[in-house]
Amino acid sequence: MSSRIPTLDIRRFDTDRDAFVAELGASYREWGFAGINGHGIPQADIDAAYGVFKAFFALPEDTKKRYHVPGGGGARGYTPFGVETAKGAKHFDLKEFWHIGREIPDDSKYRDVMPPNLWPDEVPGFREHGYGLYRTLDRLGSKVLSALALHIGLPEDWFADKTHYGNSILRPIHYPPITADDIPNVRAGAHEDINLITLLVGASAAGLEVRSKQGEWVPFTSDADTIVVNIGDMLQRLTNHVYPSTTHRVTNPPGEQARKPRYSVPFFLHPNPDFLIDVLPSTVTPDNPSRYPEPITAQGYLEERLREIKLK
Ligand SMILES: O=C(O)CCC(=O)C(=O)O
Ligand SMILES: [Fe+2]
Repeated sequence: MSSRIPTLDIRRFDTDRDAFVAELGASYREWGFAGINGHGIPQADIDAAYGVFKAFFALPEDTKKRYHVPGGGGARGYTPFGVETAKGAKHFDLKEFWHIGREIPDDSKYRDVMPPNLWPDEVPGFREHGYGLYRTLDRLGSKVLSALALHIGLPEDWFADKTHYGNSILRPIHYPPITADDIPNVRAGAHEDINLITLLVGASAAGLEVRSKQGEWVPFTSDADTIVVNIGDMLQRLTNHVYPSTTHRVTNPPGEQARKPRYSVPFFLHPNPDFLIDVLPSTVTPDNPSRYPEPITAQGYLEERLREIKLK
């Protein structure tokens, strides 16, 4: 496999399915990452969402902090600079972010673990554009999951009823300009994502690096029309590591470049909170015996992991 992470046109899922599924599957087995283009999301929609996110982060710190929910694990609203710390890292990440969750009815059985969204009054259009992007990426993610299911011998719609109330999160991130020299912190320390898959809008701004199987850091700066989609720990566990959740980080740019902010918007696609993550029998072989004899619910797994990254 070359040292370049593949980018594939998702329209081929409809026109050239077998080859597309094979190529996408190969990219994930090797990298845990792929670029997806041909997704049909209008650039104007992405720009509009970025516009409201940037407007929010530009507000005074005191105003932003009104949307921080103490003890809420960062699940909704604003998480200030200096809180999230990659698992096992000494220094906090250089970022602030906002979390948008799924809109569900108050009488839903998931309400206790999927609280209502907060919306900033100061930014007109935040809800419309923010939740619009949430829904768009949820749909695109379902398509990627269909291809991933087919590649390991599951029906195309296997994930549908396991993710239709998924506790998924859209996370607009602001990495402010770095003004101090010689700081030990990085924009985002080396980590793996917790969820099933992540769809990342904005990896066209340099900084994202992916650790190859050989242990090298490979920059993945995508084209503007490309959404980076990677495997998270829940899918790695479900598939007994057939789909690896690959370590990645966001580095501090060199020299003057560090004085520029960076924005990105990952969508963390989660299963329904009560989905039981139990290793798929088709992914267990003599060479790859089950690594997780005990199943765990998605919610149980999430809570364990949030404590590790200091959000809980
Ligand atoms: O900002 C990026 O490009 C990546 C962010 C990321 O990996 C994360 O928030 O999990
Ligand atoms: Fe990540």
